[in-house]
Amino acid sequence: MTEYTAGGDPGAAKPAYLIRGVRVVGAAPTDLLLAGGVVAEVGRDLAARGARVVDGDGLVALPGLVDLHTHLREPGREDAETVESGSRAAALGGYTAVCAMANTSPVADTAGVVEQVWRLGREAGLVDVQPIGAVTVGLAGERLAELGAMADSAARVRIFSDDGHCVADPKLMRRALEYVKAFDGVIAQHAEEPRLTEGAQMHEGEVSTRLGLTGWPAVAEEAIIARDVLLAEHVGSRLHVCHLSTAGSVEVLRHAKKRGVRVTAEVTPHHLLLTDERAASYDPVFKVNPPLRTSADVSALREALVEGIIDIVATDHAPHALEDKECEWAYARPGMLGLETALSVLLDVLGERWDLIAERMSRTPARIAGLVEHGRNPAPGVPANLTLVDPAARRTVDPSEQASRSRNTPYAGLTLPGRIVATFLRGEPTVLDGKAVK
Ligand SMILES: NC(=O)N[C@@H](CC(=O)O)C(=O)O
Ligand SMILES: [Zn+2]
Ligand SMILES: [Zn+2]
Repeated sequence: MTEYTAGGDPGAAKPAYLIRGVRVVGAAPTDLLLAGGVVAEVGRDLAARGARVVDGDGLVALPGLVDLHTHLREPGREDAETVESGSRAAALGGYTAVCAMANTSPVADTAGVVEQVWRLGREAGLVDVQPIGAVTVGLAGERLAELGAMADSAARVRIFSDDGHCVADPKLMRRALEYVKAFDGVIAQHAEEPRLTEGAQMHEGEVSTRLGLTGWPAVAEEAIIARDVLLAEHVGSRLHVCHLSTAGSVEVLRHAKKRGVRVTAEVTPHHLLLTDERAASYDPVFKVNPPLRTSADVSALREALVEGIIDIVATDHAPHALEDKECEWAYARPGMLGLETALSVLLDVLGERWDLIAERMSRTPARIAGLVEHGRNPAPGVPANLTLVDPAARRTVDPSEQASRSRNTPYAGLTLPGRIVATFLRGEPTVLDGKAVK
């Protein structure tokens, strides 16, 4: 029997955790011993004196989820979310790493700001916070930001995005793609041709006509994706498409992948579940960018996710303060919460296809972001970043119970499958018994 003790002096060995009888994706129930930050042992009937025991009966162990698209709002809008509150929401949602978008105030367009966000993430210690850097100064779309300085900073930025805005100028987009090649970086594009979405309030289609709201046509997204995959092919760089939302975008992507373009794409949980019919309530909680689309788009997105044309699920967790959301539709900010409900929505959409879920929500996003400690199935020596899910549990979403500082979840009152029971970051629990540890 191996002995794992908590150790006498403070700062000495952290307690080990023995997870008993848990289902690891693709395998029979087993025990997992987490010690020294890694999965120390995997096997039946492990005995470890001194370890704290977690009952894994009926639970599934997934590699800790990785979100490539999170808005944490710090610095600047700490009333809507902070790095700490967003990290807690992430841990409760089963995440062990999130990539923080650059549309903060000030914008994360310098080494100083990305290092600040990175440091705040370390201090919170609930998930690994990997800052994303802005592509252009102030997200203004005019001059390239200091991409190299952000890459060389302590935050080691590899993903750059003007998310919230599209890098609409094709020459700037080309230069950004060329620039990040030197350090295998990737440009994550918010695909929205701004001239085609002026004044847009929701998806352009039957429902927008009926409601009399200005439409955001699918082609505004598809045209930018088509342009960008051609640019990425031309310069041989990596492109990532944020929150892909239309059936036509799937077809553009399919074509690009067939040609061998280095492109990856994400879809959000809300675009996999909700449609533009929700706008008929005029409840701004359903206002989001890109907008909720038709049921035909939803079906195409689901199929593309299963097939692998869409590589990953990313939340686009976009917390907004009450005054920015509880107002008239036209004045409300676009965006919805996602971190605490993503896995449940995916279980609802895909069923218990655990290997697919692990691939789309952990392994592939970790690979795209270059987060080598994440997205790995529990095996001896692997960093112990994992989450335990109870697939039999069902829960009704209550906005007031979200750990996020904001309340703008589009799933209020909806009963969804699955519950995150525990999350471990480098062998230490951030969530136990469904509750945040700190
Ligand atoms: N998705 C949204 O509707 N809003 C995002 C920006 C973005 O992702 O484009 C936000 O920052 O609020
Ligand atoms: Zn966006
Ligand atoms: Zn976003």
